[in-house]
Amino acid sequence: MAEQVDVVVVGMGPGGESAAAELARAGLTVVGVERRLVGGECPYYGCIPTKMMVRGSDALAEARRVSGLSGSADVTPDFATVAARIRGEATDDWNDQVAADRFTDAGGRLVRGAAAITGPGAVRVGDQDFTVAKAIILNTGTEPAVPPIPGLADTPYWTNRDAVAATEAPDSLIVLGGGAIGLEMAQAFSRFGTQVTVFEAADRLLALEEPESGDLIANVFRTEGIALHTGAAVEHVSHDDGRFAVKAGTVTVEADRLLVATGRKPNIKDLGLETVGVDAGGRSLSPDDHMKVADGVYAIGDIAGKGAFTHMSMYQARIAVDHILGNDNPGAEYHAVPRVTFTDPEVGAVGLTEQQAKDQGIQVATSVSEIPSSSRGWIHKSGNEGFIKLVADTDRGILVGATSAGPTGGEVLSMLTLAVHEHTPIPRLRQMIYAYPTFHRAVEDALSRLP
Ligand SMILES: Cc1cc2nc3c(=O)[nH]c(=O)nc-3n(C[C@H](O)[C@H](O)[C@H](O)COP(=O)(O)OP(=O)(O)OC[C@H]3O[C@@H](n4cnc5c(N)ncnc54)[C@H](O)[C@@H]3O)c2cc1C
Ligand SMILES: NC(=O)c1ccc[n+]([C@@H]2O[C@H](COP(=O)([O-])OP(=O)(O)OC[C@H]3O[C@@H](n4cnc5c(N)ncnc54)[C@H](O)[C@@H]3O)[C@@H](O)[C@H]2O)c1
Repeated sequence: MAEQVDVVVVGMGPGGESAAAELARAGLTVVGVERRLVGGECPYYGCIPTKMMVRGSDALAEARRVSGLSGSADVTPDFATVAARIRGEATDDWNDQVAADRFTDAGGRLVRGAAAITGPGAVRVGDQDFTVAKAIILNTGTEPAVPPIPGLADTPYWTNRDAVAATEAPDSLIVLGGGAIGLEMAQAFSRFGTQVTVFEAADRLLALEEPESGDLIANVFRTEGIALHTGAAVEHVSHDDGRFAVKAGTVTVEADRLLVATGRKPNIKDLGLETVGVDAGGRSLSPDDHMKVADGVYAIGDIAGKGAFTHMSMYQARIAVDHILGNDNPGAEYHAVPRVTFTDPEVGAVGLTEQQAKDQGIQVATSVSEIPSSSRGWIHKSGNEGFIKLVADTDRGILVGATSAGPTGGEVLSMLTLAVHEHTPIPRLRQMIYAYPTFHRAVEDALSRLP
């Protein structure tokens, strides 16, 4: 006998958890279904534990910069401190009881297991059936995508989920993939003493961002002793006597550990989407402006294909909730999507890259201001690498994209996100007062170089 409820949320990632709790607080009967951990990838395997690794490794790098700025410091890295924080503070040893209680305290009911839609307004979890009166929200996220490289599947490689559970930094590590996951982890482990080699298939790192961003990180990484192979087609992986060997062309590199960080695959195949007329054959789903993919079915987060970020998942959750509750909401806008890669220097970006703007037929002008030659960058000295790049639409006189790379690059990004989001006229941005000597004054310099 099917149980009647108002809402079923399938997958309790950051957006699903927040939508489910908000709808329950609004008085609806809400069932949240989770097959792993309430909260999803971000708190247990993604953003939070990896940023704890980054925070620890950045502290080491700053301490090493004391020489030349303020004396000398002896630095003894110990990954055990980070591992203990990840276990004790971030993940409760990968136990989600706190998050589960938070949801049930909000008035929701948690069901553990894998859910699938069985028809319009119908969801099954194991042998439990639900009839759903108002909405099914899908927030099922992604799994690590493992490329079909010969030999790889037979080896004990790491994904992000294994890497965040490491209790010590390995002596050596090969990273497949020079995107956000690969680069954040490569630098973090390297600063704890691991000899790191990165293989990236594209011809540059951070291939989705401005070429200047990839070049910047490549230069910093090489200076820090991280070996990089870009444009690398990895042909074979093996694991013998506790050592990995990765072969790409004439290069073979050996290491104790191998991290696969080559992208993600969305969890949309086994959701029964065909029973509500939704095609699950693509890379992601295509929700409308209010996150609907079918009558009474919403899709939010990574599976919505607009950026695999926690802030996107939360943003889309709010839109879906408003639509379900009948609240005013103009719907999703994606012209000012911010993202930050938490390497040191941080690479923040918003909106379009120069190439993306040109591909859209926009009349583009760009300008770049280097952080080391700004007053603050010069004062900062070691660790000051970075730049501001602005992408302007000269017909409309506004910024359509920007990159803020440097110390606190992700924080400096906030004013550029506002400018792109609000379509602020460039002359108006030039009239602003920029505090001296801040990193964000480089934005003023970059604006002055735009035609
Ligand atoms: C290493 C790493 C670092 C990251 N760092 C950042 C960062 O710094 N900043 C940032 O913004 N983003 C970061 N991300 C991305 C971020 O983690 C995701 O975008 C975020 O978790 C949002 O994903 P989501 O809401 O789509 O769902 P997810 O977090 O992926 O959660 C989906 C949930 O659905 C569950 N599920 C799947 N199928 C079913 C089913 N059939 N039934 C029941 N449950 C199901 C899964 O078990 C999972 O718990 C990082 C990701 C990784 C891997
Ligand atoms: N700071 C953040 O916001 C943050 C941090 C980590 C992850 N994330 C999210 O998680 C998602 C996944 O991250 P990711 O780094 O795994 O994916 P990604 O798509 O950003 O990067 C994967 C990289 O692997 C490369 N690659 C693919 N196959 C390869 C192969 N066989 N050999 C070598 N290189 C190969 C790709 O060219 C690409 O550059 C990102 O899209 C991002 O949205 C965000």
